[in-house]
Amino acid sequence: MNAVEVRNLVKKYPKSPAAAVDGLSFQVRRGEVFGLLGPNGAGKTTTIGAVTTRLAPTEGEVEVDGVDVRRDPVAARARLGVVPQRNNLDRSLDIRQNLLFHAAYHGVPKAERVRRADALLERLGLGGRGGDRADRLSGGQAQRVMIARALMHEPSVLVLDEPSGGLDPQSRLFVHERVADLKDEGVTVVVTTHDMAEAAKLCDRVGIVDKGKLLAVGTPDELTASLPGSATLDLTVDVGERTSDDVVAALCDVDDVIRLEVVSPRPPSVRVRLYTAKDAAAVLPAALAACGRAGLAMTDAAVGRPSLEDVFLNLTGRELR
Ligand SMILES: Nc1ncnc2c1ncn2[C@@H]1O[C@H](COP(=O)(O)OP(=O)(O)OP(=O)(O)O)[C@@H](O)[C@H]1O
Repeated sequence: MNAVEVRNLVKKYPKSPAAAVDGLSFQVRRGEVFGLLGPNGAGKTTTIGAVTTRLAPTEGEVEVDGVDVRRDPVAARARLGVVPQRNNLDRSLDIRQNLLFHAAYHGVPKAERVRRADALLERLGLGGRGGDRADRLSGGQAQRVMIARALMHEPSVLVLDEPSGGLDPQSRLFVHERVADLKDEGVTVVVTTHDMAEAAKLCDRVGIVDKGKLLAVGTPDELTASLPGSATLDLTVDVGERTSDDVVAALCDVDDVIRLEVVSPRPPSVRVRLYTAKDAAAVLPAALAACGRAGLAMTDAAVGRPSLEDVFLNLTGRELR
């Protein structure tokens, strides 16, 4: 049995012509970290809302641990820990009370609630902070309290919506490490993100979402391997009064270039990415010569490997950010 099963999910908001989620299906396997990756407005939060019972889908089914979330939302919520995008801690309570109230709601016995709260506060770097008021926390601290709160009833599936949005690098790393720990303990984790580096680092498998549809799903390696070309060469070309079309015309016939994408078309500095069948650095001299023949000045070159960003660009023709 999968940890999460989403089938043909559709969500239409009242007064919105387009569906926010438009026939999405995916499975999250038990014990994996699964990421929904997509730009702002792709439908990730809406999908998470349907999985966590916050939103009623227009069509489709969601199961968590085999429990149909619409038929039995209480049983589904018992299996789910949810860390929302925005701080929804009870600001009239202190940190520890936020944790204890959540556990009481889920029927955790009193002595056990206290034990778990102490352990989780410690684990999330909040030992000794339990008495602090919840309305005086930084974004990173609030995020950690919400993770602790979500774990108080020991859910089998933890759902994090944009877990590191707006966090500084150190807080982000801390969240990533805790997610990795939870996975090691067998907790299934579902995250949404628009950060492809975060998705590649955190997730065993990634579903790429755009305009309410799932475009591709697989491990980060599978997704990048699906692209034609195994290496990339990013070139910045100064085009002056000319356009990106001139750069494309100059470079499209260079030997061993499988594909060419314009990453940034805005003159005077145009950025293009060449996907090459062999060592990308070996293609650089020919690319340099081709630019020279066309009277275009290359100002920067970087060799890389295709990333999830490239997968998104290939699927949608747009950059993720
Ligand atoms: N309550 C609502 N009423 C009407 N439209 C909504 C509502 N919530 C979201 N939408 C719309 O649904 C679409 C999907 O939004 P959603 O928040 O699910 O995307 P997202 O991928 O999570 O983006 P973000 O990363 O910005 O949160 C967007 O076009 C958004 O404007």
